[in-house]
Amino acid sequence: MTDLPAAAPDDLAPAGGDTPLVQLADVTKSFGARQALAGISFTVPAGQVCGLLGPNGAGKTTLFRLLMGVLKVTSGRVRVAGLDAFEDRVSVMRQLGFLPDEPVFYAYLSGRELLQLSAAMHGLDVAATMARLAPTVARLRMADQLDAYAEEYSRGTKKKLGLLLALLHQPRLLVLDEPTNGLDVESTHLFYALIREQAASGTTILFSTHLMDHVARLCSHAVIINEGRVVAAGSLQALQAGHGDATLEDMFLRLTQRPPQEA
Ligand SMILES: Nc1ncnc2c1ncn2[C@@H]1O[C@H](COP(=O)(O)OP(=O)(O)OP(=O)(O)O)[C@@H](O)[C@H]1O
Repeated sequence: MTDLPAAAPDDLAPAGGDTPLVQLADVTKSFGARQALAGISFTVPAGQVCGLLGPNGAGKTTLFRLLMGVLKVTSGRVRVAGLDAFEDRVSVMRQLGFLPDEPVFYAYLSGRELLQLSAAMHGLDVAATMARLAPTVARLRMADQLDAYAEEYSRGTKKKLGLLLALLHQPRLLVLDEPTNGLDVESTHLFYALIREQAASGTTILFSTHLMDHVARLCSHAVIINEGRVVAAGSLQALQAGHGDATLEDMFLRLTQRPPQEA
């Protein structure tokens, strides 16, 4: 690694036991003339539950798509477990489980068939994987829906199947885009219980949400982005102590406020 940005020399440590699972160093991403990310640097060390917060259009989904290797950076570096998120995306996928905001599935496959297909694609024993997932399927109240076409599921049930697909290969890193968007209250609690259990078993979690109270309940750390830039990052305790706002929500609103738009 010879082309480290001077501003973030420690952000891309060499791969090894202490390598942060997520490393972004001076990342920019443009779509034509539109710059979605304007020099993002932060890391997520192993074991963290990190909330990625930002107003609409801040760049959260773009950042997740870079982590998934779906997009390539315009400049800078994105690494997952020490691997280049774009160049090494096949290896990255083995270590990362992703729940998109709006999961989309192959038409004419049932939830069960999608789980079996995904298990096979990960090179797992399909029957053993389905048996391992069965208690989670039951907790999510999906046992009686597993043989219906996934495309016909309700939005919340699609999200549950998306979570099962993200967890299926027991990844070291879970990336969740608005995980509880569209879920009812009971399912939201269940999702958070599952996320906490994953974190307790050592899985690193990076998730986006617009719900500040959920961040306070679930996260150890947070990164706030606005207009493609990091405006605050750190442990929740340090963020609140350092910025002097009464609540995380107050801090978020202050750091991301925009001038009123003319009518
Ligand atoms: N494929 C694309 N082509 C052009 N512009 C894009 C593309 N994807 C994202 N953008 C732009 O990049 C910016 C960041 O979008 P992004 O979807 O990453 O924001 P977000 O933080 O996920 O927003 P939200 O909270 O509304 O989901 C926006 O201005 C968006 O219009």
